[in-house]
This record gives sequence, structure tokens and C-alpha cells, in this order.
Amino acid sequence: MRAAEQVVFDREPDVDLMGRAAAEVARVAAAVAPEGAVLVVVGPGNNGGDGLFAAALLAEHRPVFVWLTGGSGHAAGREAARRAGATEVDAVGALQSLADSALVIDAVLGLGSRGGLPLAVATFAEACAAAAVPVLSVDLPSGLVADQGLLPGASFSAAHTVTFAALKACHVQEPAASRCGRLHVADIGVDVPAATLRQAEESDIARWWPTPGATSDKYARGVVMLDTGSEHYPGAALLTVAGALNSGAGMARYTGRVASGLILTRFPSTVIGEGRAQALVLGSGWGETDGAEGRVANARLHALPTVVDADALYSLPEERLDGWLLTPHAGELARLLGCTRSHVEAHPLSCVRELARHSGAAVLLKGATQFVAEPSGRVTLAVAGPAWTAQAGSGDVLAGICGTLLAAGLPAWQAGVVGASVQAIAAARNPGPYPPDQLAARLPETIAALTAGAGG
Ligand SMILES: NC(=O)C1=CN([C@@H]2O[C@H](COP(=O)(O)OP(=O)(O)OC[C@H]3O[C@@H](n4cnc5c(N)ncnc54)[C@H](O)[C@@H]3O)[C@@H](O)[C@H]2O)[C@@H](O)CC1
Ligand SMILES: [K+]
Repeated sequence: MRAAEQVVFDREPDVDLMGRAAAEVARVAAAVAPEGAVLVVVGPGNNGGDGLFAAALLAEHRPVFVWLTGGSGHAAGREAARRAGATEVDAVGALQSLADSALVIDAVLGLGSRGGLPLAVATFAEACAAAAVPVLSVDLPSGLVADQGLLPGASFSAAHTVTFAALKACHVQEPAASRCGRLHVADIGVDVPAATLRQAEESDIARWWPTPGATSDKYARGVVMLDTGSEHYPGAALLTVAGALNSGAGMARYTGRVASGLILTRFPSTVIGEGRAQALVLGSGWGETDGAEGRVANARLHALPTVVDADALYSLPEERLDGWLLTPHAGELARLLGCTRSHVEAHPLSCVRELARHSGAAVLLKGATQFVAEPSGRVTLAVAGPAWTAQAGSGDVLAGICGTLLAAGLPAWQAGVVGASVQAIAAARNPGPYPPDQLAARLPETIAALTAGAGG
């Protein structure tokens, strides 16, 4: 963000980015709390400056109180707020006026935050939560650190967060993300580089879903060929086929080592054995079977977009895997990168980017927050869902869904985002502890409802 802002300042030295940021904050404040007093809590830096200029705009129309938590704040902002009629209060005054406030604007710390809050501010943040007064945070809930998902100490819990130009890691990575409330990404004329972070929304998934056209046949829909499951994990084969068929594969071919009778009893439309296909799924439920390398190399010969899951991830060919989708969870990603699981959990963005850049494949990192990185560095977050899907077998279903989407022609990153999102959406629409096969059975109705309004 700082580099992107510098580009704007170099091009246009007099640009008033703070004025634009403050105007966006004031606009959202007016939308979420149209009347009543506003209490603006101000820190020592430019985040406080945004808050003070927003206070000045709001004070034209309604009572505004300003608490300078460090005793001072952005000088020009302070002058503007004063002139517009805002009233300065101290820590005691801030706590007293809380009960009569319709909204608190948290402009204590932003990009410059080292994490945590000074004691008086931490106490105030708790009081906001106890009094159930909604908090609108400027850029990020103060106390968080912009490029981290961890909670370094006390922080505000926002109902709304207005951030600028692009999402930051703290907005999307748990547990920090849950402190941000509803996110508003304001355009203040700062262009962020392409290697950025985006959050997919339900409407994107509906739009990107490969709904069959009037003339589509099973080959146009996409044939997915699955080498999944093993003697030890026969269920994984069934779950991947369930994912593939319930998300609309034109045909599922099964080439793995699980008895065909078992597959056909559950999924009679499955075709057993190799044949024409548009995408492959490998690895789910292989366990530590011998011959993984050979099977992955064999898949490579098909020259098809491939989903690589679970144990197949450890037998990746050395060459660039353009068009492939790797689907590790944190533990698998850690093993692939030679680091610890806790390192991946603390730095998911850089880790998922590293594997994508290094392999040439798109990488879907599964977990509470699901990230899809492209080799370019761009990361797209899947739509979030309830934690009910954190269950053995969900990943197998997901691999099957992603195989169907690759076979339908979606690029690997998009197949990862759409697959992970549709599973989350299905779980959100069917709350409760559904086992993964039963949730897979709910995919058709979820997809039908999702795409109904999307114009086919
Ligand atoms: N750079 C720009 O051009 C723009 C910046 N904007 C705003 O400016 C913010 C960044 O401003 P700053 O760089 O001044 O940084 P901040 O306003 O986040 O705060 C920096 C100050 O807080 C202190 N601090 C950090 N962590 C602390 C802690 N835990 N406890 C107590 N004090 C702590 C630092 O020592 C420093 O004095 C952005 O978040 C955004 O709100 C916007 O106005 C848009 C344009
Ligand atoms: K803030």
C-alpha cells in the first residue's frame, strides 16, 4: 500500500488522499448510522488524520465527539474538526458519551500499527463491545496488524471496516478477519499491483459457474477421470466421484484401485477405465501407496488439466505444471515447502504464493480461510462457509468438484475458487453436521439456486 500510494504522490504531489479516505469513511458512517452522535477515537498518525477529517465532515450535520487518545493528533485534521464544531473529550468523557453514541469511529491505528492497544484504548474497546455500540474502523480494527491474521493483543471488534484500494491480510485471515465486520473497499485513486488479494463473492460464483448451454453434450460438459482411493481408503474414491457427479460432470471415469463394483453400486453412471477425458483428479485417499510417482507421471502423459490432492502432492513432476490445480491443506503445504505447519498458519498468503510461483500450478490452500494463488502471485479467497465442513472427507469431495470444473474448461485458479466456494455455500445453506457425502448430495440444489438468477 505504501509503495502504491507513493506512485500517486510522485505523479501528483498535491493529491489529497487523506481527504478522499475521510470522505469515504464519512459516507459509510452516514449510511450505517444515519442519525445520532458520533464518537471518533483518534490515534497519533495518519489513521487518526482520516478520522479527524471524517469527524469534520460529519460535524456539519450531527453531534460529533473526538477523543485524542494520545493527547494530540494530525494537526490539520484536528483544526478542521474543531472548526466544524466537533467537541474534544478525554478518556473519561469518551466513556461517558459512549452510551449516547450511535456510532464509534475507530481511527486509532492503521497501517502503522505494531499490534495491540494502549491500556486506556483497550478498556474503551471493551466498553464499546459491552455497550453494543457499533464500531466503524478506519482501514483496520485498531490493534490488528495489517499483514497478519493473528491477534497480537487487544483490538476493536468492528461492525464495519472501511479500507482503501485493496483488502489486506488482516481483513481475510482468521482469527483477525472476524474482528473486521462488514468490509468496504473504498477507491481513493490508488492503483494496487496485479499481484493482489481479492475476495470472491456468491455473485462471482454464480457468474463463473459453467452452466451447460442448449447444445452441450457430455463431452462439452466435461469428462473427469479420477485415480483416487486405495484399499485402505476406498471411501475417498466414492467421495471424489460424489463431488464430480453432484457438481455436474458430463461423465466421471474411474481409473483407481478401488473395486469397480463398489463404485458402480453407489454411482451407476460412472464409467470404469481410461478413455477420452478433459481433466484428471489424482491422489485423494491414496495413502502412502507405492507407485505414486509412476501414477502422477502417467497422468502427465495425458497432458490434461489435473487436480493433485493429498499424497499425490509429494510426487509432483519437476517441470512447470501450467493449468494444474494443487489442493493441499496447511500440513501438506508445510511438508511441500519444508517448513512447519504453524509457519503456514501464520503466513498462509506468502506460503501459498510461494508454491504457486515455484510450481507453475494454481494452489488452493484448504482450511477455515481458503486461498487460491496463481503463479503470478494473485490470490483469490473463496467464499467463506461454516466450520461444519472441517471434517474428514470434505477435501475428497472438493477434489472431485474441482475436477468437474477443470473438465468444463475453467482455468485452474477459477476451478479452485469456485469449487471451494460452492462447497462452503452448500454448507451455509444446509447448516449442521452433514457428513461430506450427504453435503455432496446437496450440491445440485445449491448450484441450481445459485445459478437460477445468473442468466445461465
Ligand atoms: N499514506 C497515505 O497517503 C494514506 C494513509 N492513509 C491512512 O494512514 C494510515 C497509516 O498512517 P501512519 O503510517 O501514520 O500509521 P498509523 O496511523 O497506523 O499509526 C502510526 C503511529 O502509531 C504508533 N503505534 C503503532 N503501533 C502502536 C501501538 N500498538 N500502540 C501505540 N502506538 C502505536 C506509531 O508509533 C506511529 O506513531 C492508514 O492506515 C490510513 O488510515 C489514508 O489517509 C490514505 C492515504
Ligand atoms: K483503525
